[in-house]
Amino acid sequence: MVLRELPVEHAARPLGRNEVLGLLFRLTIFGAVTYFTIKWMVDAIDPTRKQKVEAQKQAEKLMRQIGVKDVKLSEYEMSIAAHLVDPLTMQMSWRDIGGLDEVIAEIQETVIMPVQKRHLFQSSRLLQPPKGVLLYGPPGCGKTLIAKATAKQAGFRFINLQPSTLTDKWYGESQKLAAAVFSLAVKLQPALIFIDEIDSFLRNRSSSDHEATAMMKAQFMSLWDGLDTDHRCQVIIMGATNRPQDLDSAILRRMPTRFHINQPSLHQREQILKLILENESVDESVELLEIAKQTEGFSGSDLREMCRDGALLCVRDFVHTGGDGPSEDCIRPIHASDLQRAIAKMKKSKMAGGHGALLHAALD
Ligand SMILES: Nc1ncnc2c1ncn2[C@@H]1O[C@H](COP(=O)(O)OP(=O)(O)OP(=O)(O)O)[C@@H](O)[C@H]1O
Repeated sequence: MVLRELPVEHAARPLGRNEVLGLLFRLTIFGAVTYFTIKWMVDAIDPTRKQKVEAQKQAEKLMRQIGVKDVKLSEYEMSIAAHLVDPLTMQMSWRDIGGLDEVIAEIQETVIMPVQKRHLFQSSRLLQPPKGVLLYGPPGCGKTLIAKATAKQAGFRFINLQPSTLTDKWYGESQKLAAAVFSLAVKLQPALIFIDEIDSFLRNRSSSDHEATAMMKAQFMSLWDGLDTDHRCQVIIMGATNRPQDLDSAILRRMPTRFHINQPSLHQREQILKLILENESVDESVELLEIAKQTEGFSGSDLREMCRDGALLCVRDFVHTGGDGPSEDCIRPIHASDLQRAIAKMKKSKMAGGHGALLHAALD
């Protein structure tokens, strides 16, 4: 009807050049506005958006710190890169680990030497550094310390992968993230991927596994095998667990180099105590061997917590006796009786927490 009212010459007239350009311009603007509106809406309803932005910022900062330039990372690699630790800022060395000299010597021979003296090992495929290393033993005995010190010593970048990074994500995302772990490590090599509590997501496969979990595990293993085929690739996966018996056997096969980090013995406890109290002011009444004898069943982390408690007693005394000067000199040294009280407290809390569960040394 509208057309009928238009003069015929108007309807049939071809559009002028300017009109076509104008139309194209308007269509482009309309298209762009629609595209960005839809993108904005999709972003706004994505519940992980905030996390992604944070991860990106964190990753960019870390990449700058470790001097990685001109490496383009995908969105998924970015979120893994947020868990990166720079070996230069990681002030960790073998000196910070007490009582594990034997394990350290073995790691130096089997993991670090082939990395540092590549030229000696290059001709032999047998002598390549292991792609998978397993640290197993009860909690709090130094597995994370060992992993960090290994990376530091070997000059490897340290990717600290919490299993929850992969498992908390939406269905489908975890597979992309698993792939990103490996592609990121390859881009940043030499790199050590540390997976604490590796049993929590690579445990024995069971029929009750969610389909997505099962797929992620299978994918993880094939990516891992990919590292093995390229023998120039300098990526090591180091897993830690206190339940080695729960690990998938296919995973265990991929970690042929294993180290047992056990509960410290009497002598080891004495060494750990020496290290922990090295820079503290300690009274002559403190005999480390005696304290070590009284702390049977304590892990390295228990010993540290116990010493902290003992040191706190000194500060508490200082505050209660009216000390208000800023000088630390007024705080009395840690006395044997402080540590005794701290030991009693720790023993009580260990009993209450049901600690001391025996680790089945399945891999010994
Ligand atoms: N052998 C050790 N020498 C010195 N400090 C130790 C030792 N073992 C544990 N610690 C102390 O305990 C803390 C926890 O240790 P770490 O995180 O390495 O234990 P872990 O075996 O990785 O435990 P988890 O399985 O709970 O992660 C360390 O930060 C350190 O302060």
